[in-house]
Amino acid sequence: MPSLGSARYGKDNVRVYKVAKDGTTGVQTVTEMTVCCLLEGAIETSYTEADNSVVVATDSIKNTIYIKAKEHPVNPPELYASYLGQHFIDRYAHISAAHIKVIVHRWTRMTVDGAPHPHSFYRDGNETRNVEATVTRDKGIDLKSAISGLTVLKSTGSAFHGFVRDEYTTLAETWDRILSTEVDASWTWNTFADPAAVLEGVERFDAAWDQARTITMKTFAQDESASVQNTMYKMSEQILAAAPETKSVSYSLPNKHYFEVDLSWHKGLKNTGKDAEVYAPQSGPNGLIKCEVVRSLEEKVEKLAV
Ligand SMILES: O=c1[nH]c(=O)c2[nH]c(=O)[nH]c2[nH]1
Repeated sequence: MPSLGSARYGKDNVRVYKVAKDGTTGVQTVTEMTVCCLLEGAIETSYTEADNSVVVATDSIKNTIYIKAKEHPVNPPELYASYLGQHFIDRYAHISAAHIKVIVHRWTRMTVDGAPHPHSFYRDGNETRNVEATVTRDKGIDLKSAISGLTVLKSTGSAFHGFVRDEYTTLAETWDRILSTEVDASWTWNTFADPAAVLEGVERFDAAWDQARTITMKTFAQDESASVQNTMYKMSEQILAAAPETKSVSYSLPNKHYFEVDLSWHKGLKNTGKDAEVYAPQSGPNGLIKCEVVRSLEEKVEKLAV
């Protein structure tokens, strides 16, 4: 006999914009986010018996996303996500967990005539700052913070050799290649008891995001990369050291390949090896390299047990 294995529901793709206006200086600051909020709890009968009495309508969830954005700061997103998730646990006795995802889109202040403009912004890239909060009645607040969609490229300073060579291998070893990826980096925090614990020392979240971004770019630029695997491990180690309240750091990096183009058929043009200048960027297939680096052996054991 079938039974409901798991269930969650809510509203996704709720787009929210909030402006902060400084009445004395006239400077305005804007935040734009896309929010997803899914609820879990004693909602089984809504699926199995058409019992809507346990359903907080997804339309009400959408309304709540706006109301909590009005009532609370939306920065940092970790704090807003915590307040939003905690609301559903506090307000509805039958809801046991709220899963919040906040994607923050970039609006960077314009510089006009050499000065920061008080109310004009531009989108400087598709990179987003993401937060996932799982707010649970018994366990508190688990937060994961992330950088997503940060596209980077280095034109040298990357090698890849010594890999398995067998009857399936065609790739040549290289000591100098282009390395490009779209960074997806995330870090998980030690569990917080409640939103008050998230609020206490709230600077930790912006600081960690800043450090993770700086470490990612500095290491990408400066590392004489032996492989994507090794470079991402070096990044992860440094983020764990810089943000002591984090438990683990993960990277997911597509290897965006740039292929040499042999042009020797045209008047003997030299465009390979040390003479390579014109390349063909590939849209796919691409390598995809992932890792999670944990702070302690205990955590690794816990993960293996799950
Ligand atoms: O950094 C790399 N790691 C790999 O695992 C791999 N595989 C491959 O074909 N190219 C690369 N590059």
